[in-house]
Amino acid sequence: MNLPSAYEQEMKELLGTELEAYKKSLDLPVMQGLRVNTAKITCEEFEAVTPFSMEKVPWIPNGYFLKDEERASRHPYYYAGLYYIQEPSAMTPASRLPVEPGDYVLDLCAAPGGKATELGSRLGGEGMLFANDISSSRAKALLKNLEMAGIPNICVTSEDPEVLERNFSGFFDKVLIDAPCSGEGMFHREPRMMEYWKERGPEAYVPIQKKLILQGAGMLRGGGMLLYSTCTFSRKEDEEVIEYLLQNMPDMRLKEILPYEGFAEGAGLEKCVRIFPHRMPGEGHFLALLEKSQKTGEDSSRDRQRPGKRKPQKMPDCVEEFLSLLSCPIDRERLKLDRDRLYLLPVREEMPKLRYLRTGLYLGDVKKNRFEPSQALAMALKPETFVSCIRLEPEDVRAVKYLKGETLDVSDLPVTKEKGWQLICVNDYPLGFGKLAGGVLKNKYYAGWRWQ
Ligand SMILES: C[S@@+](CC[C@H](N)C(=O)[O-])C[C@H]1O[C@@H](n2cnc3c(N)ncnc32)[C@H](O)[C@@H]1O
Repeated sequence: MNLPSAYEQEMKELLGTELEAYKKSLDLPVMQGLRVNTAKITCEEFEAVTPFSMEKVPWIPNGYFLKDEERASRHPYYYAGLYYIQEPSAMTPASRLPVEPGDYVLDLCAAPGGKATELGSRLGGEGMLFANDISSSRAKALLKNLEMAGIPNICVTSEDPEVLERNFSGFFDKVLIDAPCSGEGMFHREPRMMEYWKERGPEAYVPIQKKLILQGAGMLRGGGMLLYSTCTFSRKEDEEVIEYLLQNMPDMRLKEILPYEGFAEGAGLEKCVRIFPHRMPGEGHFLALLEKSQKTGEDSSRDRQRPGKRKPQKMPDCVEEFLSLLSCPIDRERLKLDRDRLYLLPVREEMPKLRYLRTGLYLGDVKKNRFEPSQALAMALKPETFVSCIRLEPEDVRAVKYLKGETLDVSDLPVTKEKGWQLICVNDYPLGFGKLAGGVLKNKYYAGWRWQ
């Protein structure tokens, strides 16, 4: 691989005698990966049903090397949100931010959601994942990925972090900043990145990164943790950004990252982690984990601005009727009917006015006194939480036909209710809704997600 000479010089300074090993690693095949969505299936369960050739990624509890990425992205299990296709190194940042159920988590540069989907799964439906990306087109892909993963307690925005900081100072328990960067760690996987690098190298990103890290830290509560990551090697974009934060916010300090034998130390800054492709099987990455100290007397639970409490709304009869088909508990104080769209908000309080793509779980629409459940709701359910399900085997051609939007004859399959709404599943994993009458299933799979 022909590297830009200025870049090669930079790497020589960083790697010294290891430069040749690094250059050789660029000729090796690119690693592909799959990360199991543990909110839907355990790793053991997935290993028992997977039709793909996989091998464990040793530093990621739910990560696997994958031989055939193409096949994995065209399987009903993919549409059921059982996994996310992701390069193994890119799994590392979310795996090293200790998110717990109930946390309020901010992913500041989240699109298309490779890390946000993992952070959201680890919340287990409690707390909130606030996922933002400044690019509205990329934020749309982020929303799709979060909804496909079945994560209910989300807010998705496309905002300048400056606006978020004004609204959420000291608010979040955990913050991830997977910063835009010059992408040097991606040259192996995407050699065209080298052309962009020649036009916009590390210097172009440093001011953005420095701004983002201060903004992210500003939105962290005392005692909260922030993880900063890039997919680049430049010290300017990595350790120097962390040093800048430490100089400007003395209440932030570096924390040890859960180790792995292949990780390299930060360049001249302890506790940071670098991933080099000649040291372990993954593309280049940088990670730093930081904690904000708690002021004396500060409430350890949360130093949050609490937006005003909402009044519970009365729901139309068609909504009540549909909700009676669900056997999972629904916090009625979090239900919000916004004109004809029904949401289950992640919190009871009113959220500040922002450019949202989503506030909470979009449950469905009230249309002419009828309720039409959404695709997002189907993805967030489990078969046992809905009144009637149709289970298809992954090999049943009807699974793909359903995903293509076709009407299906399902008269041979057992159902609890012969008529009305059905949750269509591949094995035990929901794909979407359908409406049954006389053994024929009217397809309600969301047209925008159809199998092409
Ligand atoms: C490295 S990518 C994020 C990848 C993502 N975390 C994932 O795992 O799928 C960086 C993202 O930052 C976004 N971005 C760039 N400048 C930003 C800013 N000032 N505020 C928020 N997001 C920004 C870009 O649109 C891009 O989607």
